[in-house]
Amino acid sequence: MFIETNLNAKTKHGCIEVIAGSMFSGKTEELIRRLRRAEIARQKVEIFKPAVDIRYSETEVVSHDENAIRSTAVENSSNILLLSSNVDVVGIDEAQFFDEGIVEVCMKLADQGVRVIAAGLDMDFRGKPFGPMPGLMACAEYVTKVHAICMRCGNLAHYSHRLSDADKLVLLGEKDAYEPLCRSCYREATK
Ligand SMILES: Nc1ncnc2c1ncn2[C@@H]1O[C@H](COP(=O)(O)OP(=O)(O)O)[C@@H](O)[C@H]1O
Ligand SMILES: Cc1cn([C@H]2C[C@H](O)[C@@H](COP(=O)(O)O)O2)c(=O)[nH]c1=O
Ligand SMILES: [Zn+2]
Repeated sequence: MFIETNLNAKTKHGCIEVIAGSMFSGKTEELIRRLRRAEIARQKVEIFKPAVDIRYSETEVVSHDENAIRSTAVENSSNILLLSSNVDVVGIDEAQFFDEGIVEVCMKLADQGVRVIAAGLDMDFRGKPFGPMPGLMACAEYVTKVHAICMRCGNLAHYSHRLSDADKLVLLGEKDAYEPLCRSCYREATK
C-alpha cells in the first residue's frame, strides 16, 4: 500500500504520483482511496478524466467494483490547468487517453505546490507503452505499479489482452473485450 507523506504539512510541496498497471489491476480503486484520504484531511481535491471515456458515468470516476468519486470529464489536458485554481490535490483517471500535454500540465501543477495523482494503463493491448504514460512515469516522484490476476493461470498479470482482432488503439470495453494476463499467458495468447 502507498503511504502518504504528512497530508497536513504547513508548507505545500507539490509532487506527481503515478498509479500504473493493466486493466483490472486496481488503479482506479487506489486513486479513489488516496483522494478520499486527502478529502478527509480537508484538502481541496479536483478530479478529472478524459471525455472520451464516459463508460459508466459522465460525472464520476467509477471502478470495476463500482466504487465511485465525483469527477469532471475534460476534452484535453489544458482544461485541467484551467479548472485547477486553488486546489491542493488533483486526481486524474485514464491518463493514457490524454494528449502529450498532460505531462507539462502535471509538471506545472506540481511546481505550483499541487499534489497530482494520475492513474492509467502503462501498456496498450499490444504491450506497447500507452500515450503519455511513459513521460508521466519518468517525471513522477512516486510510481506505483499495481497488478491484476491472470485470467488463465492465476498469477500476477500486467498485460491487457484484447479478445478481438480489432487493431485501433482506443477501443473502450470491459471483460467482454479484454482479459488481464501474465507474461507467459500473454505470450501464448498472442503468438
Ligand atoms: N482479473 C482480475 N484481477 C484483479 N481484479 C479483478 C479482476 N477481475 C475483476 N477484478 C475486480 O476489479 C477491481 C479493480 O477495479 P479497478 O480499480 O477499476 O481497476 P483498474 O482501474 O485498474 O482497471 C478489483 O478490486 C476486482 O474486484
Ligand atoms: C488495453 C487497452 C484498453 N483500452 C480501453 C479499455 C478500457 O475502456 C480502458 C481501460 O480501463 P481500465 O479502467 O484501465 O480498466 O481503456 C483501449 O482503448 N486500448 C487498449 O489498448
Ligand atoms: Zn497467466
